[in-house]
Amino acid sequence: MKKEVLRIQGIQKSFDSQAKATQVLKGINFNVHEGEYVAISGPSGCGKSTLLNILGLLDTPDTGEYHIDGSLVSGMNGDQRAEIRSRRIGFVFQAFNLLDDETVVDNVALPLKYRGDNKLQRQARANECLEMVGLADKAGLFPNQLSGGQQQRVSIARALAADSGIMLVDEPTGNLDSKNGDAVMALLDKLNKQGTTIILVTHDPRYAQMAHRQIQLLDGKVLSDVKKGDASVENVFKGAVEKSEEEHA
Ligand SMILES: Nc1ncnc2c1ncn2[C@@H]1O[C@H](COP(=O)(O)OP(=O)(O)OP(=O)(O)O)[C@@H](O)[C@H]1O
Repeated sequence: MKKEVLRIQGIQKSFDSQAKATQVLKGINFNVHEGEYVAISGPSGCGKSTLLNILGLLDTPDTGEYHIDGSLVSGMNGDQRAEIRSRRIGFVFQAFNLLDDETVVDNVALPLKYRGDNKLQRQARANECLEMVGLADKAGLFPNQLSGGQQQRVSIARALAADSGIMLVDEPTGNLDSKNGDAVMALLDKLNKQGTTIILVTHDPRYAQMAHRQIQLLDGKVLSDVKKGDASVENVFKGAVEKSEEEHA
């Protein structure tokens, strides 16, 4: 059995809006092992990005425990969380989040600044990552000189740079046409086969099915958590999703 990299237990999160607290996550539990490829899906507003932000230590839960590599991170202060985030987690966002006035190679090298690597080491590693995503020849260009699909591949190279092993990916194809979307998903698949643990938030059922495990959220809870090939369980959950959709119609 591969080692457990993430574990969340009883995660709850509320936001205040218009003087009223809305509970977005209502007690989420699951764990993820090294090398897994997990897709999180569910209707708009069900809390997918909120959950991903908590998993990526960009946000904190109100209650519940979160362990990374067996260490309880939910009780850590901001500096400790930032240290673990920079060492252990790479992010890919729908809107790429590249710096327009930095070259492609400098964008990819950015996460390495926080590790204390010197400039030469940073550039060498960034070029290596650009090679991995098939964009070695674009290193000296600026992001706005690339297509959307290429920009997303640069952001994947950036997420690979620190060799953190865990990649959190939030709607990576949302701003792309289907051809570029497919290319980005093929790249994620390849990286997972090479050992990267991936947690992907997606609306697209076709892309969710590329993962080996699908977690469905509904109303701030895990509705189903199904591994590929587990047909009997899939059918049970398919029934539950349909029933729940009928109830919400
Ligand atoms: N910082 C915030 N302050 C107030 N409310 C927030 C905040 N972040 C998220 N929310 C609310 O929490 C709910 C869940 O948002 P979240 O972005 O996690 O959903 P989602 O499932 O990712 O949605 P989508 O699929 O549309 O991206 C929404 O109702 C949203 O308005």
